[in-house]
Amino acid sequence: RTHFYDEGARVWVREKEQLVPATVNSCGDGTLVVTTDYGEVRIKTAEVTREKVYAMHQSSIDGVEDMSALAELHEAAIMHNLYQRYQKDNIYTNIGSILAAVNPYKQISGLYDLEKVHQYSRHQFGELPPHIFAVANECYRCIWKRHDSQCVLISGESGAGKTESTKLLLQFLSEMSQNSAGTPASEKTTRVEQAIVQSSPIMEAFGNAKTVYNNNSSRFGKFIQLHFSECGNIQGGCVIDCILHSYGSVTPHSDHTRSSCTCCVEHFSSSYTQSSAVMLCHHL
Ligand SMILES: Nc1ncnc2c1ncn2[C@@H]1O[C@H](COP(=O)(O)OP(=O)(O)OP(=O)(O)O)[C@@H](O)[C@H]1O
Repeated sequence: RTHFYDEGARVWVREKEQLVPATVNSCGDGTLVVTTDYGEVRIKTAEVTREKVYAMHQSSIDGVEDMSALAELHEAAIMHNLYQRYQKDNIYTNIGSILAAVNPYKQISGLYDLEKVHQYSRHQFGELPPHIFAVANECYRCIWKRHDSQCVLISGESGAGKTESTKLLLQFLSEMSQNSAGTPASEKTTRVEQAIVQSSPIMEAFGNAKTVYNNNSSRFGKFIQLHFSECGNIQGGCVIDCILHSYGSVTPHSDHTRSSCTCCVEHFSSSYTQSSAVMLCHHL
């Protein structure tokens, strides 16, 4: 059966078993011409079946903050939504209560400043655009809402931004702790919070290495446990590293040593170290 589309309509085109987002250039005279987001293809009208070309749903055209609201749930729609948002510097997208983050590999102005911390601390999850601070805030509030410890699991491939996300979580929690009712005015910046936030570069100095994927790649997974008092301030914590690799020394002058070592580490680390967890423990 033949389908007709208006000029400018957004459609999905199936190419080699993959769906590709495209825009209709013209439709008529026996030919449908579409420009895919990656180039141009021509399709004869006779071949235009629902299998090969179909209209894009409005939710995919506009993009959505929460992917559970996408009407089209296939891999191409998910990737397209993430990509559209990423192009507008919206690197965070919700999938229900899960947060997907796309590494921007650049500083996005104002995204993590103190004002943002305060803004997200005053709103419930879902009220503001998706953000790592929204997850951190929900987690912090849930210690008391659910009367139980909370855990954030951060997972992704090498260079995805797990370490940076962990540091942002700690930054938010540290700020919340300092502003909690339980912190005396004389101790607004306690040594516990400082120690936790500042421990990251020290850990990285010992445990990180340059790899093909990431100039500052963690060679171990981290389990960070934070203990909160009833009043909401951090009273202590610990960082447990898992699977620290040691494959001999790497010298900056030996390219061969570096690449073989990197290969070896990547091979062994891929299945073990690609996650970190932050656990927020309900009072001591
Ligand atoms: N939210 C962000 N904003 C800006 N840059 C970021 C962000 N997240 C990550 N990056 C950049 O990407 C680099 C890699 O991120 P990160 O070290 O967190 O990855 P990773 O997932 O921990 O990788 P690995 O598993 O190899 O340790 C960082 O050094 C930083 O330059």
